[in-house]
Formats: sequence, structure tokens, C-alpha cells
Amino acid sequence: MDLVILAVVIAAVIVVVAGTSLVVSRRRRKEVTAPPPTRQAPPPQAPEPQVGEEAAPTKDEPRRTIDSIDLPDTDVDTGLAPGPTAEAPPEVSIPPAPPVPEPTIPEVEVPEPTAGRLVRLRSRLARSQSSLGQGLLSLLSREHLDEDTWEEIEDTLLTADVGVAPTQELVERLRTRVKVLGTRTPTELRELLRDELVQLIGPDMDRSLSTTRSAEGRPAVVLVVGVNGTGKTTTTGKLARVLVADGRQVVLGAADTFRAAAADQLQTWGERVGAQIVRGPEGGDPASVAFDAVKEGIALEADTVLVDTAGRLHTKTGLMDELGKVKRVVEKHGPVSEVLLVLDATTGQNGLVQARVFAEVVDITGIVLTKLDGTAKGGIVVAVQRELGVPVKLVGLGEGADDLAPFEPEAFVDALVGE
Ligand SMILES: Nc1nc2c(ncn2[C@@H]2O[C@H](COP(=O)(O)OP(=O)(O)OP(=O)(O)O)[C@@H](O)[C@H]2O)c(=O)[nH]1
Repeated sequence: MDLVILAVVIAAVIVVVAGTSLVVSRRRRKEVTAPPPTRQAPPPQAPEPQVGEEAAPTKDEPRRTIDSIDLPDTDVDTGLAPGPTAEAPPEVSIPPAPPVPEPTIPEVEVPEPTAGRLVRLRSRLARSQSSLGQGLLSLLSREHLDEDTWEEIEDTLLTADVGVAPTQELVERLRTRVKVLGTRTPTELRELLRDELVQLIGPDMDRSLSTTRSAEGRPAVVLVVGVNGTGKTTTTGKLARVLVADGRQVVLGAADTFRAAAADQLQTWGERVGAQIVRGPEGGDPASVAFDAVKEGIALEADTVLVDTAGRLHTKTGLMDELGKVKRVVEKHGPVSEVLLVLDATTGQNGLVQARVFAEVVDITGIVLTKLDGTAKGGIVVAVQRELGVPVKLVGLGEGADDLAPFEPEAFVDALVGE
């Protein structure tokens, strides 16, 4: 028994000794394998605040309640935009959209009414033609109307391009009437001269323009012809305004394919009054452009198609033949309503020669006398009517858009002799 107890004690001592040495050896191994610290510790600082330290008010500090705090007055306009609220979405800066250019719609003009245009333009006529009207009046007012005076009267009329035959006729009639009159007051003389000049110009000629749709519903077709630079394109543009002012729907045909600027010019005229334009390639066939313009006029149910043709010298047969072709091709749609010959009043007698040649190629139905504001030769009105047997229907009295007037003999003569 004692042996057993002894063996147990020895075993217990062995176990204790073995356990102790194991712990010591582990500790030693740990100390050998642990890496050395690389970071230096920070230098000692003020002790960091600990949680709760600031939350606790100091005992001496007075307490501030919500009532004692000045809040911003909400009624006062600070002039600043309100700041974002908690609910407000975060502000996103959107770059401004590039400005969209306004579409440029050409402004459509309202032309002046045509009625009484010549009366409005009377001052221009009076200015340019005063040598004719006032010259005749002062001669007729002389106390003794001798042969020399009658010759002077004749010269005055010839200088104003009235033409030989009409001048002689007029002088004869004046001689007779002055004799019958006996004593002559200025008013009587003015009336007499006025009557005779109006008769000479022809108050009964039909000066109306065929510009309304035909009974079959086709638009009226107006061809504008003449030599270079007489004012055809300008007249076509001005005439479009006259017609639009009278309530017509107009289509323009730029058959002057020879001069590109003429088509551009006509387009501008058209845009100003809202008239459609048909044009072709530069140097293209003018007859084909004219044909297409009338076709367009028919499709649009327009009232009038105005066709501007290229300026051509009356001496060039090839060009005159081309004009004949333009007319014939257009006539495939139906008859042409008007062929207007544009004559520059400043060219005087040469205008008569042009008129004669053009009349041989195309039947002229009316004359447009342009630039009457720039010449004292208003007598050309009489001469050209006699030459062609067709009336002056329109007169140009300036470069302004509304400086084209229907020709009225009475208003014309009134401007010449004064009232
Ligand atoms: N003072 C004045 N000038 C006018 C009148 N009519 C036209 N003109 C001017 O005459 C010039 C010639 O006019 P256009 O219309 O281009 O002549 P055009 O006959 O078409 O010319 P081409 O196509 O070359 O044959 C322009 O400067 C017009 O402004 C008018 O009645 N009075």
C-alpha cells in the first residue's frame, strides 16, 4: 500500500515538472519568432477627448434656449435665392442649350394700291416734263402768236419726241382753236392745251391689262420683252406688286436665263410680295422655263403668270427668233394674254425702231415706258403709240418698288401743264 502511494506521488511530481518545462520552452520560442515593431510611436500629445466630455456643459455657462436665438426673419427679402432644403434634390448644373437660330421668314410686303398712283407720282412727271408743258403754255401766252412763235411751239413738241406727224396735227388744231378763242386768259389756254394733248394721247384707248384667269380657268400669261437694260426685270417685279396689291395670285417665270442675276433679282421681287418663282439653270432654254412657269401657274390655280425674258438686241435675228419660240412654246398651254414691250423713255427715237422690230416677231399688246422720271421726252408716249398702234399701259417713274403706274392720259397731261 505504501508502495502504491509512493508511486502516485512520484507520478504527480513528474507531471508537474514536465508541464512547467513545456510552458517555459513555448514562451522562449514566441520571443524568438515575434517581428520587431517598425512604426515609431507618435510623440506624446494632449490627451484625446473622450466620449461625452464636450456634451457636458460647463457648470458656469448660461443655458441658451430656442427663444433666445435670433432666427432669420422669413418675411424679409434677402435678395438671395432660397437655399436648398433637406428635401430639395441636389442641384445639377445643366449647360445652357446652344441658341436655336430663328427661322428667317421673309417679310411679305403690302404694296401700295394702284389706283391713283400716277397722281401720286405726278410731281416726278411735272419735274421731268415741265419743259414740255410749261414751255408750250408760255409760248401760247405770248401776246402776238406769229409764225416764229408757232415754229417754236413745233420745235418744243419735236424736242420732246412727240414725232413729226402728231406735232403737225397738234399745231394745226391749236392754231384753229386759238383763233376761235380770240382773247386768251391763262386759264383758258391751259384748258385748251390740256384738251388737245389728251386727245393726242388717246383717252379712249383700252389700257387695261389682261391679268385675270380665263373662262377655262387658266391663268393669264404676260410676256415681258425688250432690249437689254430697258428695265424688264424691274418692271416684272413691280408689276407683280401691282397685281398682288389688286388681290391677284402671281407666279413669276425667270426666262432670262442669260443673266443669272436677273433670276436672283426677280426672286427677290417675288419673295417681297409672296409670289412663287420658277427658274431654270443659267444658260438653259428660256422657252422651257417659260413653259414650266405657266404649268406651275395652272397647278397653283394662280391668276397671272408673269414671264421675264432676256434682253435682246432687235438687230440680232437669232435672239429675235428665240423670243418667237418662247411665245410659241408657252402657247401650248393656251393663248398668251399680254406681250408687254418695255421701252426706255430716255432712248428716244431708237425706242421706236426697237418697237417696230419686236412687233414683227411677237404681237405686242401693250407698252411699258420706263425711266420717264429721267427724261424730258415724254412725247415718246404719243410717238410710240402711233408707231405700233398699241397703247402705253404702264409707266415707270423711278427705281422704287411702287414707282410703276398704270398710264392715265389725263393725269399725265395734268402733270405736264399743271392745274
Ligand atoms: N429711274 C428709273 N430707273 C429704272 C426704271 N425702271 C428700271 N430702272 C432701272 O433700270 C436698270 C435696268 O433695269 P433691269 O430691270 O435690270 O433691266 P433689264 O431690261 O431686265 O436688263 P437685262 O436683263 O440686262 O436686259 C435698273 O437699275 C433699274 O433700277 C424707272 O422707271 N426709272
